[in-house]
Amino acid sequence: MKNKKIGFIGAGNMAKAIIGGIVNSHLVPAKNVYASNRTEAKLVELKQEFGITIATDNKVIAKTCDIVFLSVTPEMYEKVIEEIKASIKDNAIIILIAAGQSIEQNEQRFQRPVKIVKAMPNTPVLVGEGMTAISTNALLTAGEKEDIQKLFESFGKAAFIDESLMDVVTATSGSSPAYVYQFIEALADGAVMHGLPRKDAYLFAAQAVLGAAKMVLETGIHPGELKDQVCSPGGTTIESIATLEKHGMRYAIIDAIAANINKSRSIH
Ligand SMILES: NC(=O)C1=CN([C@@H]2O[C@H](COP(=O)(O)OP(=O)(O)OC[C@H]3O[C@@H](n4cnc5c(N)ncnc54)[C@H](O)[C@@H]3O)[C@@H](O)[C@H]2O)C=CC1
Ligand SMILES: O=C(O)[C@@H]1CCC=N1
Repeated sequence: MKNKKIGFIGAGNMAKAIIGGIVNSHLVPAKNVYASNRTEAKLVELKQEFGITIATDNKVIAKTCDIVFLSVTPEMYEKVIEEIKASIKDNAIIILIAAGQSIEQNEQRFQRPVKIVKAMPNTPVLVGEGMTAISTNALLTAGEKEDIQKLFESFGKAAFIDESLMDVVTATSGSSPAYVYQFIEALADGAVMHGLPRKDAYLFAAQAVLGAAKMVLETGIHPGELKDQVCSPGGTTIESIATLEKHGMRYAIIDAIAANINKSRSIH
C-alpha cells in the first residue's frame, strides 16, 4: 500500500475527511495523495493543511492514481466518468462513495471492465473513528479487497456488506453524525439555558455521547439495559426519558432513517 497513489475527484467535505484520515494514519506518504476539484481554492487549502498533491484537471488523477475516489455529488457521476474513463489505468480501483450510486450503474458508464468498490464512509474518518461499509464487483482479487479494507481501517472501522443494504447503511452511519451533532447541540442548548457556559456544555454533552457509544461497543450490553442502569428509581433520568417519549424522539429517528433511505433510492 505504501507505494500506491490514492486520488480524489471532488475535494469537498467527505474527501477532506478521508484525506485527513489517510495522512494522519500515514497509510501512504502525503505526496502520494492526489486531489482534483472544479475550483482551485479548496485544493490549495488541502495542500497547505495536509501536504498532498493537487490538480485542477480530473484526468491527471485518473492517469496517475491506483485508487480513485469519486468524491463528487451523485448527479456529477455521469459527467465525471465520461471525462475520465479513457484515462483510468488498467488495474485501477475506482471507489464510489456517493449516496444512491450502484456498482452496476457505474460499470456501464465506464463501458469496459473496471474494478469498482462501493463504499459508504462518514466524516469521523478525519479523527480515526470512521465507520465504512464496503461492497465490490467481481473484478477485485482477494488481496485487493484486503487492501481496500485496510485502507478504510486505517481511520476507523470497516465492514463488507451486501450492496443491497448500502442505502440503509447510508442512513445509519453515513448521515447519522449529522443527527448526533444536532443531539449534542440540543443538549448544550438546554444546559446553556440553565446557566452552564457554552464551552463546558459542548464538552459535557459530547463526552457523554462518546462514552455512551463506547459502552454499547465495548460492553456488548443491550442499549435498553444500559439506559435502565442510568434511570435511578424515582430519579431525574426517568423524568427526561418520559419527556423524550412524549415528544416521540425514537419514532422521529426511525422516520428520519426511512426518509434518508427513500432519498437514496430516488438518486440515479
Ligand atoms: N459529507 C458526508 O458526510 C458524506 C458524503 N458522501 C458522499 O460524498 C460525496 C461528496 O459529498 P460532500 O463532500 O458532502 O459534497 P461537497 O459538495 O462538499 O463536495 C463535492 C466537491 O466536488 C466538487 N466538484 C463538483 N463537480 C466537480 C467536477 N466535475 N470535477 C471535480 N470536482 C467537482 C465540488 O466543487 C465540491 O468541492 C457525495 O457523493 C456524497 O454522497 C458519503 C458519505 C458521507
Ligand atoms: O447527505 C448526503 O447525501 C451524504 C451521504 C451520507 C452523508 N452525506
